[in-house]
Amino acid sequence: MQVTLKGIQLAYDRHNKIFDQLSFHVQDGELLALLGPSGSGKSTILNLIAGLLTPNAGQILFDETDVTKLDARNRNIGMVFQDYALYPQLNVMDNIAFPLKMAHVKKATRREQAQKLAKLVHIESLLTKFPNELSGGQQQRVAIARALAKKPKILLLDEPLSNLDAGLRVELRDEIRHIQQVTGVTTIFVTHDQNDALRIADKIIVLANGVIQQVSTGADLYRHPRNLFVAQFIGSPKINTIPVANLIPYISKEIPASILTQAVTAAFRSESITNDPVANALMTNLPVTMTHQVQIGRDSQTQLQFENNRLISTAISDNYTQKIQTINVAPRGFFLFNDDDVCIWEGDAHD
Ligand SMILES: Nc1ncnc2c1ncn2[C@@H]1O[C@H](COP(=O)(O)OP(=O)(O)OP(=O)(O)O)[C@@H](O)[C@H]1O
Repeated sequence: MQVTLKGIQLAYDRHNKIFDQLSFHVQDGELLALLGPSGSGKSTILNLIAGLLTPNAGQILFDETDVTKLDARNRNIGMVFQDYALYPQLNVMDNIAFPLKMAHVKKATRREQAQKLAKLVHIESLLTKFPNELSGGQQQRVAIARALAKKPKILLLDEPLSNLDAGLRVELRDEIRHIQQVTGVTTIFVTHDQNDALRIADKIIVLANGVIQQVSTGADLYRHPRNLFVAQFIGSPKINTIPVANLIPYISKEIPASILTQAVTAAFRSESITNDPVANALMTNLPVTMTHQVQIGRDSQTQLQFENNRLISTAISDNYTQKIQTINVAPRGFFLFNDDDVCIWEGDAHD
């Protein structure tokens, strides 16, 4: 099922407008990630789609049907929250089958359905256990199976991995993608963690202060951020930023004067900084001092000081013994932003 939000306005009270003209579209069978910092409005969007909140203006459509005023119970949506919210007095089988019981489905059919779903989320051996006998990851699998029990047309996941440790998080994240592909259910996944979004989403909406910053694939957000917020929010380590004025003497590539006069902030990815010669370099011989180098798994991160700015490079070899004195910057992964923080030039196009 397709989901469309058109010109949504929402204020919790007169002084607290959360959205003004929020619009986006989710395709049938798509996994969309809503990615943004705390307070950006992600959960509020899920509540609007679920029918737990009604917008002050605008429309919500499921396919072509306007559901803006439709009761939450009639929207056929499955929801999974961060805190699992399982019924403690019911075992796994009964937790999964609960929505079917509420819908007066016969016991034998409920059990059969619950078993199928338990198998899908790999908890078929736990059907007689109670929630307090399960790990966090297992509880979240039960919650996902329960959300799928009524064959929802839309699945809403609100930070479903937040309470899990790193290993379980990765495992369940991939599992969610697998389940979503097997069932084909249109899914909206709320997260503040870019790794979750980049790893499993077909499309990502980056949100800040109730405003959509950019909608695209993870790769496109990384390579072509529309503004400084997206450039800084996507990518790890965080992109390096420096006032353009500090860099002007070192720019060796032709950037039109009309761009340079508007450019306020330069940003460049850690992998575009190296002490090796760079063919077609954007900047050469920036004087730096190397302050620190750490090995993080396969990668080494080198911290450099350029004037008053700290830079991180991941393209300097880890067995570097001498002090690095100058660095070069490749055009790929280099961006210029104007005083509205809009990207006005990117090195990729001039690589
Ligand atoms: N019931 C409410 N009454 C008033 N303001 C609210 C209410 N719920 C949320 N807000 C405000 O709406 C904004 C968006 O909140 P929301 O919970 O949607 O953000 P979020 O991106 O999901 O954040 P988090 O990741 O912390 O859950 C915040 O400024 C928040 O303070």
